[in-house]
Amino acid sequence: MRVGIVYTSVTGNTEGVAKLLEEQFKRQDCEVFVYPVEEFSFQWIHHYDVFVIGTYTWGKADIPKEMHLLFEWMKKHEQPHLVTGVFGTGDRFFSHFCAAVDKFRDVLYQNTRLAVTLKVELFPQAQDKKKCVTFVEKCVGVRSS
Ligand SMILES: Cc1cc2nc3c(=O)[nH]c(=O)nc-3n(C[C@H](O)[C@H](O)[C@H](O)COP(=O)(O)O)c2cc1C
Repeated sequence: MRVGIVYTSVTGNTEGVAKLLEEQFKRQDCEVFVYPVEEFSFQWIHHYDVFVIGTYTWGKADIPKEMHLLFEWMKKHEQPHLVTGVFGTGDRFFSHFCAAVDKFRDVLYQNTRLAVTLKVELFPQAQDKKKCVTFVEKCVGVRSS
């Protein structure tokens, strides 16, 4: 199974989750390709069996600007057979925790086969590792069903 993970991260929290997910997908014998969003080309999306997006939340519950093009692309293109997942990090200090994850979730739910979402507070801790295991199991399970 080929998995693409595309993420953005300024201070390393979201990247930390991306690395945990990469590790778990590899344990499930998946071939994993991980890209910061700036290094990713949308044409590659159809290369993957599972496509995963990772984002922090910015401003007033916003998607970071470097993710806008990907967001618009996912909004415009219906891919009912593409299994997707979305994860993100945020801070509960803000009124809408991980709002960017919710925004991607709504689009992926509408246009793809959304398998799972995950929200992590700041840098992933031990309990988040377990959630990453579940995230990967759900992606692989939906793709195999
Ligand atoms: C100006 C600013 C606005 C933020 N707004 C939110 C927000 O609305 N909701 C939230 O959950 N986190 C918010 N955060 C917290 C970041 O999303 C959080 O620190 C995240 O883990 C950063 O990810 P990164 O380390 O991958 O860059 C905000 C942080 C800053 C500095």
